[in-house]
Amino acid sequence: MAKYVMALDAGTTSNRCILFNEKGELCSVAQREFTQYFPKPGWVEHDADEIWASMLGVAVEAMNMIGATAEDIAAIGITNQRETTIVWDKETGEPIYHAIVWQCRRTSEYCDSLKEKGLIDKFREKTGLVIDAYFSGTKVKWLLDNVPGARERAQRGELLFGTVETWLIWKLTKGAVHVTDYSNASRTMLFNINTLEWDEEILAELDIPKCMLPEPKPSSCVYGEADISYLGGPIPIAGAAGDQQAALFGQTCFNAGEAKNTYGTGCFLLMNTGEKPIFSKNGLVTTIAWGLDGKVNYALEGSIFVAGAAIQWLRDELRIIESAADSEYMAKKVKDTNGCYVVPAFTGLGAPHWDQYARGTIVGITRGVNKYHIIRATLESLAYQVNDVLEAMKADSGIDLAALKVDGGASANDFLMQTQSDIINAPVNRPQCVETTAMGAAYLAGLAVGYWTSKEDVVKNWAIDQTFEPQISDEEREKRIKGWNKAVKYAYGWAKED
Ligand SMILES: Nc1ncnc2c1ncn2[C@@H]1O[C@H](COP(=O)(O)OP(=O)(O)O)[C@@H](O)[C@H]1O
Ligand SMILES: O=P(O)(O)OC[C@H](O)CO
Repeated sequence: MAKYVMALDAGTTSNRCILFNEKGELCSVAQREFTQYFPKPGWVEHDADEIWASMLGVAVEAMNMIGATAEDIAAIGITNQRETTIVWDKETGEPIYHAIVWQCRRTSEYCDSLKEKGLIDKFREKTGLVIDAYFSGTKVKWLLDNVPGARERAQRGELLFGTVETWLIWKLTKGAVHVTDYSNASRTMLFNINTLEWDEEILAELDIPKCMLPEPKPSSCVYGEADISYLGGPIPIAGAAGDQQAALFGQTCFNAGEAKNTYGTGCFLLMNTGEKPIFSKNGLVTTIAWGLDGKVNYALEGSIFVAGAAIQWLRDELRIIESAADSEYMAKKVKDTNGCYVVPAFTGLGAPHWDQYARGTIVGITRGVNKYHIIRATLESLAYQVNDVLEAMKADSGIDLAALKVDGGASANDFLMQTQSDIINAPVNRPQCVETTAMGAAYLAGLAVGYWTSKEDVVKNWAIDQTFEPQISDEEREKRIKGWNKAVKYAYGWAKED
């Protein structure tokens, strides 16, 4: 029997390959960061060829690290930064432009025009989403409108669109398979989450030819095989899911009412709502969690655009920390933020505010505020943003979470986890394996090929590392949240033309 399942985790800032064994243990990990392009304020791009090359590189590296061969690998599961949009030539495989990243704001004004046409409710009912530059649909339109000749080529059937999992599957199969999974399709703003089909009316509104779209499929099924020239054998590609949905699966939130929060580049709180979509009245989006065993599970999601990225900003732009992990002991050098709040709305504000024109701001600066206060306030901003989303989730679902399951790179930060528990006034549970995104992708792939036999088979692999309990008074919590609410207002609308 094969020893491992391979998870390919295509994140916003790095690609990772992890080989998991049957117990859900990490047997090999390889990771590479890739280039971030910021061609204009608010614009973010990646090089799709670099994403592919670095992913193939980490896959080979992870296998070599433990001497694994293709025969040792039962299946490949792919999970990815969602919404990021790639359009390429069907014959040559050449991308026609850089990948437009989920964080990119270039289509904000076009989104405004859709809202002004009175289409907000229509988009919500069909796609579960709010109209925002975050999602892929308007990015595809931008490419067709702005790359010379692109629309004509797309209409002639010469171009293909995909989010990152689609691109990687297409590359791995040498152009034989052009598919997406329901969870990723539900982030495009082109997919009808009720009928599980591309929505003709929306495609007509955005003037996007259907022939360039991938075939939507369940999240756990064999899509094709990796070409033998890449990993030495025809390994089945058997699972795919957006990274946040994969993390929900990896955290074994299989039942309605179960939720997790992932602290990566952004922060994403998802609650499984079962087999029926719940449409939000409080600024959350409705999304497909996964398609599995002939059924579809839905989730409510609060998407926060900047979380760990704010820590990277402290490191790379302000240069007041040397590594992300340093933020923890530096924040603890001071007892509070000295009245200072950082609102990291660098690419607008997502849930529950949805302000495309908000921008980052620091308020409450006095003569005594030093870099430690700024670092602390930046870490605390992650906890406040999550609290905003959790409040909306409570209002929409009527469920007050008994505890919050967490994961993602920044969940390693104990100061942040303690602050999170203090601010939401509930326990925060961190699992032993915080690579739940990759784990979810591995489970989805492993279930499709019988490496694991059922969801119950994997639940026993989940174990707690640490629980953080609230430690502040109600009075202090209320005072701090009040200050945050005031600070957020200053970030609103900043980039809007006067
Ligand atoms: N100890 C830490 N404290 C705070 N932030 C951290 C820590 N370790 C990593 N991060 C942040 O977490 C992010 C990386 O997490 P990861 O889950 O790998 O993200 P992604 O999948 O979005 O690339 C980075 O933005 C980094 O700044
Ligand atoms: O790269 P991550 O892990 O921050 O995830 C990005 C999200 O998928 C964007 O929707």
